[in-house]
Amino acid sequence: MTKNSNEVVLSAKSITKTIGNRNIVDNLSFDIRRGEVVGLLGPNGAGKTTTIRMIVGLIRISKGDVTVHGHSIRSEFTQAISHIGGIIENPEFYPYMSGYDNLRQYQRMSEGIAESRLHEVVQLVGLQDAIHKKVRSYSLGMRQRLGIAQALLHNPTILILDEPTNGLDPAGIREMRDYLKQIAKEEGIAVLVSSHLLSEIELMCSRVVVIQEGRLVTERVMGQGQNQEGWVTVCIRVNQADAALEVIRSMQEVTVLNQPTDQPELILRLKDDFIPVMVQRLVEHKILLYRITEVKETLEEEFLKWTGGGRIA
Ligand SMILES: Nc1ncnc2c1ncn2[C@@H]1O[C@H](COP(=O)(O)OP(=O)(O)OP(=O)(O)O)[C@@H](O)[C@H]1O
Repeated sequence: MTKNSNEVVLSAKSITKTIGNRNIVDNLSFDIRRGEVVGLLGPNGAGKTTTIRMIVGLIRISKGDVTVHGHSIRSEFTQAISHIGGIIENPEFYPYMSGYDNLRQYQRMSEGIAESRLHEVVQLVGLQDAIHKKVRSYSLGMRQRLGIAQALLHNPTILILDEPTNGLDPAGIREMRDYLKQIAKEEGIAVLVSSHLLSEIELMCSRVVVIQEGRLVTERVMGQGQNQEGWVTVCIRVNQADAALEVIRSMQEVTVLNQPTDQPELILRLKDDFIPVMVQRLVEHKILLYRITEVKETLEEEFLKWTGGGRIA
């Protein structure tokens, strides 16, 4: 298993959370691959925290499943969770102890973490200059880094952070963006970050999964990939959206950007020279392709549309 392979490490498969008679998260599916920073974006109350709490097993999934390296969070919890490092609520630290002693304390209470790993995680989050100072002197950004260092101690392949930019100033957000990208690239870790502000995470993430009212509204590849020459976003209309989705999800060259609802249309991101191959595979699976059109909207425009012309936040 190489650190930079395109391997899917976490897969949310049609997850639903029902409370009372309301689906707070509704049939939500997405994958996370090694080395990518994925944003889970949606307005307040969209269901981001509920989704993350289901992924890490803090609340029960009503329907569907989450697999982590192929292990079900529902039926193989211990194996699945061993690959995840998460900060869901603010981590608590002993303020009168140094950052290092806090990590050491955590390491001693956990099984199987070598002391050398402490130095590695401190480097990874860039906290080496302050690690021997007392935590009570830390800024919010530094505490956040220490929390991430702690979450990385057991060598997870997936890091999950719920609204990590909350309360950080622009410089703090920039710093976080830099070290999360570095962790993803150098360690091959997959990172999932939730936020209600596109502006705070658009430069941090290679892909953004947008939810509203618990449902997936779009999935977007961000940054350079978005405007790169030879890449296109297309909308295809087919006779059976579910069957087409299954065929397309098996092709690593294509990213599905939406979840079809009543319209059998899929929005896809791929290299234009891969279009004939994709069409061929759909035909082989007896899926009829009625129309293929290029989509030129920006993510911002799409958000405005999805949020009814209002702001996402
Ligand atoms: N235990 C619960 N009982 C009833 N309703 C709940 C419960 N937990 C969450 N909700 C509701 O589900 C919806 C989604 O909540 P959630 O906290 O997941 O959203 P969010 O996208 O994380 O929002 P925010 O950005 O405000 O944190 C909200 O309307 C919330 O009020």
